[in-house]
Amino acid sequence: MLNIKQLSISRSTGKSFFSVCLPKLTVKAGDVVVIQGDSGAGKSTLLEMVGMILKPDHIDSYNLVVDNYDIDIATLIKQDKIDELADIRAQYLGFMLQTGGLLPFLTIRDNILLSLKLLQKKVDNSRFDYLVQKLNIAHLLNKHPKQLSIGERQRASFIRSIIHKPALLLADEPTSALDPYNANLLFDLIIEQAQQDNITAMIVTHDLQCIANKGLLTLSAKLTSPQSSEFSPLQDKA
Ligand SMILES: Nc1ncnc2c1ncn2[C@@H]1O[C@H](COP(=O)(O)OP(=O)(O)OP(=O)(O)O)[C@@H](O)[C@H]1O
Repeated sequence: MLNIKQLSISRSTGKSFFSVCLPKLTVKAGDVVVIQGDSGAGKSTLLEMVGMILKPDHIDSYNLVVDNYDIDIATLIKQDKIDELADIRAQYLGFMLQTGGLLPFLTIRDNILLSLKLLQKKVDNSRFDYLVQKLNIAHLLNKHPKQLSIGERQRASFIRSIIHKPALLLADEPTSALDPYNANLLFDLIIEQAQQDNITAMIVTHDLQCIANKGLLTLSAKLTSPQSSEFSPLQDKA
């Protein structure tokens, strides 16, 4: 379960600035939230703040509840507890960046398994095999990222982001380089894995066709002025 109240930041580039505000968000474990909004409205900024890689200017509360264990992330952010935040990120978060973010010197297999290795957790081989077969990258496991297409890297990057069963998955346009068939497959897998492993997922996407009729929750960024945006309350989707 994810609970956030009054999370905001003002980003500046030279003389201009842009403010992004999330007044309130509650998402249950296992639910998938789709983040939508115009280009530049603050979707990636929100993911970076929730992902604890961008420090907000203001935060009232941010709690992540994992197996009845309530983690008060807002207090850690306010107190600049960098090491504790890094541990929480490594253990409980899965981050799928727009650029893929695979390490060039590791094979695809080692990239996918890196988080488990760092956390000293055992590999669940049947889950690993299931995920790589489902996204059709089994034949690419011994290759390096630069030998793969962008779409293939995107699929590998997704598996890497969920292999350690995070409590919170943050994905920035995970299907941007995929054809409609593979985009649909990936979204269905996100929903399936979220439900199966109680992962709260927040996914930025412009792929409206892909998410139609999947019954996902929507969080929309609305421009409130040329220099600011605010996220509306979470909406149910039929
Ligand atoms: N590193 C940065 N420094 C300063 N301002 C930034 C930075 N990154 C983004 N911004 C500004 O913050 C605002 C929100 O950007 P953000 O990337 O979060 O939007 P977005 O909704 O994800 O856009 P897109 O759909 O185009 O990826 C924009 O006005 C952008 O110019």
